[in-house]
Amino acid sequence: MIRGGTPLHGDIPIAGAKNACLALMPATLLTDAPLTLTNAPRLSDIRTMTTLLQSLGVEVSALHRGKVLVLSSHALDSQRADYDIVRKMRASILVLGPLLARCGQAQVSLPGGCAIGARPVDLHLKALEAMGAELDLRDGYVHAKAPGGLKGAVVEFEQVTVGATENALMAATLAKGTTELRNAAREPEIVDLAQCLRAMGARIEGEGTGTITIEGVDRLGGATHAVVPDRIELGTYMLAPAITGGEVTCLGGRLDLVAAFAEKLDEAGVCCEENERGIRVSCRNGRVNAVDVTTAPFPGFPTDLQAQMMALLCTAQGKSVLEETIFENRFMHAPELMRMGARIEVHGGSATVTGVDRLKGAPVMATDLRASVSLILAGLAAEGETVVSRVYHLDRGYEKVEQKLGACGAHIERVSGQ
Ligand SMILES: CC(=O)N[C@H]1[C@@H](OP(=O)(O)OP(=O)(O)OC[C@H]2O[C@@H](n3ccc(=O)[nH]c3=O)[C@H](O)[C@@H]2O)O[C@H](CO)[C@@H](O)[C@@H]1O
Ligand SMILES: C=C(OP(=O)(O)O)C(=O)O
Repeated sequence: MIRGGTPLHGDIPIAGAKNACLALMPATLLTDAPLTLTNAPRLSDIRTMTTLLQSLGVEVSALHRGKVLVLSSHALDSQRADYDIVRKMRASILVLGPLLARCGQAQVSLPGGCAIGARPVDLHLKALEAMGAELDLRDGYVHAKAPGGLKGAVVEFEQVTVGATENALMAATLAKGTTELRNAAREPEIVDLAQCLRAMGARIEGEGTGTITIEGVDRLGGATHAVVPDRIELGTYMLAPAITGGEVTCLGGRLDLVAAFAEKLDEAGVCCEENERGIRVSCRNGRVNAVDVTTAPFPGFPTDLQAQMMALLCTAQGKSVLEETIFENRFMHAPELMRMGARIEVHGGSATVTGVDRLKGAPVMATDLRASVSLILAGLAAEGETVVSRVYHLDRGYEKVEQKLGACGAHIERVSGQ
């Protein structure tokens, strides 16, 4: 429950990236030595990945109240990722490449579609097939085998895909020979994964560019790695003072992680400056300028910040057009924002937002993770009370959201777990 209208002032600490941590954790499957991840975020998705890895025989210890994870795969006793766990979180498919590379076989449930789009995993499978995997889709599972081990290959992705790049990158570290991933994703989470794998002994070059080259090694060892800051949590909290007015420093934030997004904030009239503590965002009271936004793979504007940006643009001066190019159904927050008085028209992958003076609080429903936080941002700006239901979506990707915003003066409280 949020009572809007208060400008925010203060500091918000930015956690480690959910999407980096969800790829780093399965990397434990590649080695029998311990992998220690520091700066891990405390989120329900991380608990789901923990449960999945434990079901395969991985020992997971959470230290420092969950901020440090020590993973050990010395006694893997299963190569089967069950539907019951995989259906809760699509990133579960990231165990496929590492299991196949280390054990020569794996059975992983297909994740199925989700609210924001169909999200097939065909490109994950094609990449592994190019590396010599034999795949069979049966009973809703991918049955994968590589009896003689995986072999290095040239993999050219038809489309930029973060998850398939991660799966192929992990698998290639233990393949025989050299793998070249072309049209690879360049997201900071890929760079973070490559850096961790390199610390484990992998031979990788080119992460952060469109071509990643991996020379397979016989075995990987353990490592300690700090998870990169969460650029999506960062962008979300940068929007909080933009939408309410005020000044907030996002501690640990870096502009290189959110450059395309920060450029749009600048165009809208929001000031973002990096200093030694993080990113300081300030916004005069009054309406921001309308801006047009098109989502794209990194270094473009992230799809995971589109819903939150839309919340800001609902009260901008003028008309903004948002084009969503990554997922086919990622405007479900629009009708909920309209319940709060926003003027939005959606046509396929394009949404036109005509700014209004003020949003009005209303009961609204979260349909997915980023939609949930966009409704919270809208609630902070709105007049009166907003109640966001189905906040379990929020807990997948944001830790202590009430405390972080509350510490800056927001009136927000959790009234039930649902
Ligand atoms: C856990 C995690 O890191 N999730 C992020 C990851 O998701 P995820 O890795 O699932 O997203 P992808 O980059 O793979 O998806 C991009 C596009 O490619 C399509 N596609 C993907 C794989 C495939 O085999 N076939 C196919 O057609 C998808 O449906 C989508 O339209 O990147 C997305 C794009 O930045 C983010 O929104 C998600 O937050
Ligand atoms: C879409 C997201 O996550 P996932 O890929 O796990 O669904 C997200 O983080 O916004």
